[in-house]
Amino acid sequence: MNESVILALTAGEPAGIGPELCLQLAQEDRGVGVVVVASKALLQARADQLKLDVALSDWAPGQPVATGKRQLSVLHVDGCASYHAGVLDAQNSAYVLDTLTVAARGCLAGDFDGMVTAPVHKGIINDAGIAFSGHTEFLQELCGVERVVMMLATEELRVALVTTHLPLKDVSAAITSERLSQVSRILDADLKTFFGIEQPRILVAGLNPHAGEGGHLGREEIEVIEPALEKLRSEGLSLIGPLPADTLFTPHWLDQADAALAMYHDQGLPVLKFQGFGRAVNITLGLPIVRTSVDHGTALDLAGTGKADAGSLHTAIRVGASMARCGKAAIKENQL
Ligand SMILES: NC(=O)c1ccc[n+]([C@@H]2O[C@H](COP(=O)([O-])OP(=O)(O)OC[C@H]3O[C@@H](n4cnc5c(N)ncnc54)[C@H](O)[C@@H]3O)[C@@H](O)[C@H]2O)c1
Ligand SMILES: N[C@H](C(=O)O)[C@H](O)COP(=O)(O)O
Repeated sequence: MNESVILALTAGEPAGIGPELCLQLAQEDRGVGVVVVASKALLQARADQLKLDVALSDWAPGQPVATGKRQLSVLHVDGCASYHAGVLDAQNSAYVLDTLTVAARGCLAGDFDGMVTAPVHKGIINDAGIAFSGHTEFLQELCGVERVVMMLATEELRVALVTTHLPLKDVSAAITSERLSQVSRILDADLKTFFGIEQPRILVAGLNPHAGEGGHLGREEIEVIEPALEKLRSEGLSLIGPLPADTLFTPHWLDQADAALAMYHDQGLPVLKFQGFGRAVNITLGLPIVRTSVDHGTALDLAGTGKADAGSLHTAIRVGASMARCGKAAIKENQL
């Protein structure tokens, strides 16, 4: 499993901490080939601001990747209009999305074994008139797949979501039998392929307080969730629930499970981030490519200070590389 991998690393929002986290990587030896997909001028400007000594070298598919200290391979993307740390500029939005497109297409073409993303700012991209919910939905569309799953993970806990970046008022209608089935199957399959779990045991949260309290506090559990889980169990999936979300995240349940499936973003992610913010990874399951990300946002308050913690980026690279190796191994196995 020591096959070498090359990961594309998008530097994210130019005003945020993404560019300097990429530069921080270059301060140490790396066991994984990382190509930063970004404006070279932006990286140089942030390196100058932080007085970081990094040699940025242009990279093209097929060339070796720099892995030594104070060296960074860069796949340059044009169009970054301004480089001010902490100051958002809507004119940079198209460039930010271009970096994602270049990295994802590079993965699809086989130039990269996976992509890792530094944070983007969803608000400024929308301010530029471009509808954008997040990397997850953007990559789903780019790769042309019907459903993907957002999962955040630490060493101790994995939390996947049935719905992602959706206003709370729209969540109930989005919890359909079809979506639950697609999400559960993707989660089950990718836990097997990328994490080596033979029979994943998945805790499923209810939507309502106390999982609906027998229908007295909401009927989604009785009408949608339970029947969908029953059908999935008959297919062989190991699903426990729907469980009251307030007590699902306790050792009693977690000790006997491989992942928790929450119905919506802020039902699951606050628990995960309380438990491991700064060392967790955000993974998009169900894509034809490997994609991992940091667990934090653009942290405009820290950008340009050099104080941003690179712990989550290290996790995202480590997990991305491991997933890429597992994906390659699975392909080989299926070809035999
Ligand atoms: N992967 C992504 O692209 C991603 C993830 C989360 C949020 N976001 C976006 O980021 C923007 C800002 O979001 P937010 O303010 O809610 O969250 P945030 O994570 O940017 O900031 C929350 C707090 O955590 C701190 N923080 C974040 N990263 C840190 C790091 N590496 N080291 C030390 N401290 C850190 C910040 O200083 C801030 O106090 C939003 O547009 C949001 O949508 C993007
Ligand atoms: N939901 C993510 C989080 O809270 O960390 C974050 O918004 C990033 O999502 P994308 O990977 O879809 O950009």
